[in-house]
Amino acid sequence: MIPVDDALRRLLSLVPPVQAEPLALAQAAGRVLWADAVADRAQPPFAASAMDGYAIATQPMAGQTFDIIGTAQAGAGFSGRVGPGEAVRIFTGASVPQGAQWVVIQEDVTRDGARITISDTLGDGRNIRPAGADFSAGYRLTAPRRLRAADLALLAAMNCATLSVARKPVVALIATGDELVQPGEPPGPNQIVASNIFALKAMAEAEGAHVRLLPIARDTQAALTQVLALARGADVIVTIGGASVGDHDLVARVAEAEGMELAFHKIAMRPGKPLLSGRLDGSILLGLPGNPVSAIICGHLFLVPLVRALQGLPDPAPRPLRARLVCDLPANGPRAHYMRAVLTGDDGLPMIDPFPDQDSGRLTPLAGAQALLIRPVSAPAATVGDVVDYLPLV
Ligand SMILES: Nc1nc2c(c(=O)[nH]1)N[C@H]1C(S)=C(S)[C@@H](COP(=O)(O)OP(=O)(O)OC[C@H]3O[C@@H](n4cnc5c(N)ncnc54)[C@H](O)[C@@H]3O)O[C@H]1N2
Ligand code: MOO
Repeated sequence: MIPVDDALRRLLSLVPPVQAEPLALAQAAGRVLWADAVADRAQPPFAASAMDGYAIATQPMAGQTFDIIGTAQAGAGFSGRVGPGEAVRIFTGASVPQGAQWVVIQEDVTRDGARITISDTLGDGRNIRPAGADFSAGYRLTAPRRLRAADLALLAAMNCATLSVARKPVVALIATGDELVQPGEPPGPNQIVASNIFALKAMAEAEGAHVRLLPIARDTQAALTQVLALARGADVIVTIGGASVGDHDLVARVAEAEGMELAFHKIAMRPGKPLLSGRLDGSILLGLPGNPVSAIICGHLFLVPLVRALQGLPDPAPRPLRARLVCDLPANGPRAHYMRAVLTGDDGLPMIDPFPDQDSGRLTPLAGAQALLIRPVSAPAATVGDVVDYLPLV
C-alpha cells in the first residue's frame, strides 16, 4: 500500500503533454484556455459617456447655462469641438466629443429649447470612462484557465473570436462484474444495478471530459479483454470493480496481459484500498474498486485531478478545507480514512459531523454527505472541537 499523495503523484506523472485545438468563442464555456489571449484593441476604445446627459468643457456650477450645439449617441459621435458655454447632448456609451471634460446627467439640468441650466442639486463625478479604462490593447488573459461566463464576455470584448483551448480528454468508463445490469434492465436473482459509473460520468463531464460509457465487462478474461479493446484511443480508461484479490478480480491481470505498465496497485486509503493505475498503450488506466462509495470517493481524489491535469490545469488535486469536529473519534489505522460527513453551523470554522455508518457499499449516506472528513494515516484519537481537514463534496 502506498500513501494517497504518492499514488496521485504517480498517476499524474503518466499525463502526456496537453494537446491544444482552436475553438470558436461561442463554444468555449468551461473549456481550458491553453494559449494566452491578447486584446487587439482597448476597451473602451474612446473616452465614453457613462450617463445620459450633456457633455461640457468646464466643471459645472449651479446656475450656469450652456447652448446645445449637437448630439452624440452610442455608435454615432459628434464630430465638432465643445467650447466654453457649449454643451453636446450625449447618451450612455457615446464617445465624448473633443473639448468636453464633464458629462452632467440630465436629472441635474433644466432644459429650455436649445439651452440648459445647471440645477442646484448637482451631483459630482465626471461621468466619463477614459479610453482603456477596462483594458488596453495588448492586455492578456493568461493560460491555463478554465473559462467561466465572465471570461467569455471579456474575450469577446478583446475581439478574440477564436481561442486555443486544451482538447477535451476522452474518458472511457467500464463497469465490470457478472452481477451487474444497466438501470432499467431486469436483474436476475443474484444481480444488482450498476450505479457508480453514472456518478463518475457526471464528475468527469463536470471537469470537461468527453465520456464514453462502454458495455459492462463480464468476469472473464476474454470479456474484459474485448471491452478494453473497445476503449483503445481514450485518454483515460476507467474500470470499476475487479480491482481486489478475489478469484474474479481480473482487472490488473488482464490489463497487464494486454501490456499495461503498472504504476501502483493498492493504496493506504479507506475506502479505496485496491485502486490501481498504469499506462496501457496511449491510455492511462485507472482501476477503481467496485464498492460504490469507494469508486466515487476515488473518483473525487484521482479521476477529477487526472481530468484537470490532462487539460493542463495546475494544482489539480482537490484542496482540503478546515472544520471543527462535533464528536470524538478513535485513533485511525494504517489507511487514511475519508469519512462521509455533514457540515453543521459555523463557529469561526464550519462544524463537521461524520456519519456513524461508513460502509463503502451504502450510497444513501454518500448522497446525504456534504464533506469528506480526512483522518490521516495513524492519526491519534480526536475530540470535540479539534480542527480537522475536509474536502467539500459538490
Ligand atoms: N480478501 C479481501 N477481500 C477484499 C479486500 C481485501 O483487501 N481482501 N478489499 C475489499 C475492499 S476494501 C474493496 S473496496 C472491495 C473492492 O473490490 P473490487 O474492486 O474487486 O470490486 P468487486 O469485488 O468487483 O465489487 C465490490 C462490490 O461492489 C459492487 N459493484 C461492483 N461494481 C459495481 C457497479 N458498477 N455498480 C454498483 N456496484 C458495483 C459489487 O457487486 C460488490 O458488492 O473488495 C473488498 N474485498
Ligand atoms: O477500501 Mo474498500 O474501498 O474499504 O471498501
